[in-house]
Order: sequence, then structure tokens, then C-alpha cells
Amino acid sequence: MGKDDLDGFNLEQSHGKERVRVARVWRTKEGFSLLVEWKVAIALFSDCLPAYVNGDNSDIVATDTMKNTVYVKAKECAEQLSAENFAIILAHHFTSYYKQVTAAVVKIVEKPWERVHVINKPHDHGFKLGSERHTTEATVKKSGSIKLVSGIKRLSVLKTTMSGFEGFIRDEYTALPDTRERMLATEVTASWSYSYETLSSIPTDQLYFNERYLEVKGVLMETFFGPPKGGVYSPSVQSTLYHMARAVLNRFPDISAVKLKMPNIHFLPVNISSKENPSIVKFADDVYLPTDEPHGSIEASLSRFWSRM
Ligand SMILES: O=c1[nH]c(=O)c2[nH]c(=O)[nH]c2[nH]1
Repeated sequence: MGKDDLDGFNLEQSHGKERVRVARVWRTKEGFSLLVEWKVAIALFSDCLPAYVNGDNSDIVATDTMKNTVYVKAKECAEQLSAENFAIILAHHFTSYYKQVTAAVVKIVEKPWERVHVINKPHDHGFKLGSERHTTEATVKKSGSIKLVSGIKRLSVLKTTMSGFEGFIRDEYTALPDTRERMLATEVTASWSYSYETLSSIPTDQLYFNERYLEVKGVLMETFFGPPKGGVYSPSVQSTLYHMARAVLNRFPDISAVKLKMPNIHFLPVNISSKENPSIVKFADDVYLPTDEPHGSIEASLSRFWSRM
């Protein structure tokens, strides 16, 4: 936030445009369509105090202009690029084109359009929507310094066994039994900070951050599930979350911090009984009541000692 001293008051302000939706198609020589769909949010930081105090808009970039810029820059991108690179292009544009703008934050959420396969062959121009979303947030300052955070949201994962929870505090409010056998389901929201600090240090490959995104997602899932045969035992969501975060930091040297949010989405054992029939349904790790509320909420950040997240 830009901060200003106003006769003993403190004003913090920014202005921008949110939910700017754009889809961009590139057509290859071989006749393939490439497609992205992005939802863009822009926030600009500038000294535009007169607009707030005196009704003088002469230093304001209209938010409508920001919206148009998304479409102009999308048009200018002649080749497919990652959401991270597009966010950086936009944020850099606003800070370098307008003398008033000192910093820009651009957030993007990418919809997971995946190429369809028809009769086991990738389709030229057909896509279907997946579930999890690739997210990014680029902060660029006039000086060329940058902060880049990427992430994933709505990654729903579940395992039917190899999970338990025992040894927790037991008192007069506790009803939950210890267990070494339960379902584990969560919807992962993760964000990770890259360690690049300047525009000039960003990898030049325009799809680098897409690859990283897929690799990080792979490591998160591998650690959550364990090996295909047998899996890995989870003593708690906390433990699984920590190992997932560690695996990302161990694997990717250019990631300095990871934040994970993993709600514990409960699948309750079904037991139904009556006086006449005490076991209409007797739970044997087979019939569950899926719920979405209430849910446990477990989140943590893990960073290297020198991280800036
Ligand atoms: O993995 C878990 N962590 C908890 O903190 C918790 N609390 C609870 O009731 N069940 C669970 N499970």
C-alpha cells in the first residue's frame, strides 16, 4: 500500500481492476490450437493523493485503461507463455510506462483447459476443463525488483486408507477415538515464493513457470499419496502437510518458501442401529457419510532461513 501523511492522518491506497477475463489462442504451423484462459487482477501503487483529497484525477491511470492493457498485451504475446510471464509483462508495463506508478501487483488465476484425446489421439483444437487452478502473483517495482509467488488451488485429493490420528489431548470434551484407519481427504491450496529478485534474473524460457507448476504439483501429490503400491502412512494432516512442504523445498532450489492450506474434509463412519436391529449398518471401513462442513483447518508455511516470503 502507498502510505501518505495527511494532517496527522495516514492514508494507504492503491487502485486497480479485478476479474479481467481473457482467453488467448495461438495457432501452430502444424494446425494445433494452444489456449489459455486467465482471470487478471491489477493493483497500482502511485502518488495520486490529489484524487483522494482534491478531486484532481490528473495522476490517475483509469482502471478501464488497465483492463484494455490486458487485451493489448495478450494480443502482443506472439507465442504461448506462462501466467507468471504474462503477470510480469503487465506489472513491468505499468511501472515503466507511467512515471506516476511506483509498483504494480498483478494476480492471475488460470483455468485448467486440457487438450482432449479422441480415439486416444490429442485433438487439434478440442479442450475440456480440469479442476485445480494455477495461480500467480507478480509484484514489480520501478527499480526492476520483483517478487513472484505461484500456487495451486482447488486441488482435491483423497486416500481411502493409510491415514490415522491418535495420541492427541484427551479430556472431558473429547469424543473422537484414536484411529489408525480412516479416509484422508483435503482440498489443497498452496503458494510458493520464487527466489528471483530482479526482472533480469527471471528465466528466459516463457514456459519455465508452467513446467515448475506441473513439477511442484507432482511433488505435492507424490508426497501426499506415497508409492502407487502401498502408499505412505499419514499420522495427521499436519505431518503430511509438513512433508509435502519439505519435499518442495528440497526439490526446487529456486523456491524459497511454501505455504500450504489443507482442510481436513471428514468422511464420517456410518453406523445405523435400532432397538430391534442393533446393526442395520455396522461400519467396517466401508460406508461413509461425506461432509463439507465443519472441516478441520490446517495451514503452515515453511521457508528457508534466508527467505523473504
Ligand atoms: O489430522 C488431523 N489433525 C487434527 O488436528 C485433527 N483434529 C481432529 O479432530 N482430527 C484431526 N486430524
